Amino acid sequence: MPGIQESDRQDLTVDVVVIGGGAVGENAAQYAIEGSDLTAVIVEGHLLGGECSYYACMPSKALLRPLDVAGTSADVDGVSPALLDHGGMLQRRDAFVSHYDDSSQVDWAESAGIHVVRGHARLIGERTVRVDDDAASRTITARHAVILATGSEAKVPAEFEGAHVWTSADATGVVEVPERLAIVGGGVVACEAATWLAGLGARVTLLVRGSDLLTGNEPFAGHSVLDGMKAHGVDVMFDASVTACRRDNPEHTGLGKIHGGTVHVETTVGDVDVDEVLVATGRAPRLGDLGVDAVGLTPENILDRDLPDWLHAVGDASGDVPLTHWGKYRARVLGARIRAAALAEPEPFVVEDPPVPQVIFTEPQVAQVGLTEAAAHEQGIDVVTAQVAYNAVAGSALLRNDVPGQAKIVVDRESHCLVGATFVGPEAGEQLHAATVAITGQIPVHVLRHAVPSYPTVSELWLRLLESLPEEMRRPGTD
Ligand SMILES: Cc1cc2nc3c(=O)[nH]c(=O)nc-3n(C[C@H](O)[C@H](O)[C@H](O)COP(=O)(O)OP(=O)(O)OC[C@H]3O[C@@H](n4cnc5c(N)ncnc54)[C@H](O)[C@@H]3O)c2cc1C
Ligand SMILES: NC(=O)c1ccc[n+]([C@@H]2O[C@H](COP(=O)([O-])OP(=O)(O)OC[C@H]3O[C@@H](n4cnc5c(N)ncnc54)[C@H](O)[C@@H]3O)[C@@H](O)[C@H]2O)c1
Repeated sequence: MPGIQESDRQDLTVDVVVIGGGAVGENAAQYAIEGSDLTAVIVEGHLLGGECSYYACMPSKALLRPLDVAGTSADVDGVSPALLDHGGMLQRRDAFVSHYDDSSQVDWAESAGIHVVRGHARLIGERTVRVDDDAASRTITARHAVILATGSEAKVPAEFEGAHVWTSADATGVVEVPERLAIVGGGVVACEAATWLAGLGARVTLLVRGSDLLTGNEPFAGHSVLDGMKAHGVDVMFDASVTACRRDNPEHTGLGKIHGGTVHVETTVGDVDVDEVLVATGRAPRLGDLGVDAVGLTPENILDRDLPDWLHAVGDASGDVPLTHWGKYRARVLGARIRAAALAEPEPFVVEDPPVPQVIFTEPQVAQVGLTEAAAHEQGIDVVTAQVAYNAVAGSALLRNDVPGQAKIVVDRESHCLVGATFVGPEAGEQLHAATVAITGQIPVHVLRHAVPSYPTVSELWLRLLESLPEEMRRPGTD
């Protein structure tokens, strides 16, 4: 590695130390040193690439894509429905997680000039980290910055203690498909996992403590996804808070295997007996056993960004929106800032408050960026909205026989700029970036009317949406 000559176990001094080698830590290290003589170390306790590569985004999307293709083939005239191959789906997943081998990621890091150190890292003093692995300890000192990029972990409510229930890692790493599966939660993990596990043949019951799925999105998103789940035989129980959970012979059988005997789940609206329970009740920043007390801090200081100038947190660990692309964006910005400061260069350009996009890979897909109408109201922004059926244009009608879903834009009445957009429908994820660009670039809707979508593509939904706005929005607004 440029700038570092060492034997494997020596203490080190480098410019930047990143604790946690998920996608976010990798980006932070890369941007902190690129094109310079600065040096960086990533300390990783498990697999370089983190949750996203092995236990979250990649395996889940690898499992979901065959279902999407099969569903489309069954709903387009002129094509015989494709047959799902459950074993092939698991093999596809195994290929996408590189069989839980991170050597290609290590090769990438080394090629980017980042040194990878294996082991568990803890802060032991200002700018100083101790790394312990099975064999030894070493100390790494940072001249400029230490970055905490330790990710997050699944929250498991107390009712499930001792029952060895599944978390999302088991669901993405599924080896034994439970015949009867209960999923607790109505959020993103619950809805995506219900889709692929039902697709793999599990009889899925979703236990949702509220009365909607995917709250926080436009309400039509949850409604469409509920219809999709029902069509795939998923049983959804609303207002179902779990009050107790007992399991016959709980066992640690391994990732993705059934963890013991029958599970008896009691809820406020009835009880269910199942072969496995997946708890999908959110995630929490992984800030334990990180030595933050050694530098006079608490986990709350990290979440409040109340940190000394040499210490930074980014990605899921920081309490920011827990999405890979968002964490990576923040990491690029942070890395570039650290690099500029270390080289005494001007601060890099940043955009104030860019919008957060998210695609939920359910059937149909949910793609949302910026504010929903409700969130805009909560922030006191006066908005007008336009909403059209997803099948309102030739391009979407061509996708499938039956095209569910809606598209909606949320526009600031004063500036005439978009503040949010939601697309729910087949391949909706690919519609989102145009909205992200429009919001980030603050392009007023009267200008957007001159961005011409091609015929016959789903993008023509933009024409219908912009035509549905009030007449006065065809001219410049006030700023
Ligand atoms: C089932 C599921 C599906 C998801 N799908 C998507 C998706 O489609 N799109 C999307 O944008 N987001 C998705 N997410 C969210 C996404 O996985 C996270 O936002 C992302 O992984 C966060 O990246 P990170 O680098 O901050 O943390 P992580 O990926 O968790 O990486 C942190 C790394 O730090 C290491 N580490 C922790 N503590 C230490 C220590 N003390 N010493 C050394 N190493 C340490 C860990 O081993 C880990 O490798 C999904 C999440 C789940 C649960
Ligand atoms: N495609 C994607 O972008 C994608 C996919 C998966 C996960 N993620 C991210 O990972 C994070 C974690 O996902 P998640 O679905 O676990 O969290 P979430 O916050 O999206 O949903 C949690 C769900 O669990 C429910 N819940 C919380 N506590 C509960 C309790 N004690 N009992 C019963 N229900 C309870 C909530 O009401 C909610 O329905 C999310 O922020 C998500 O954005 C993203």
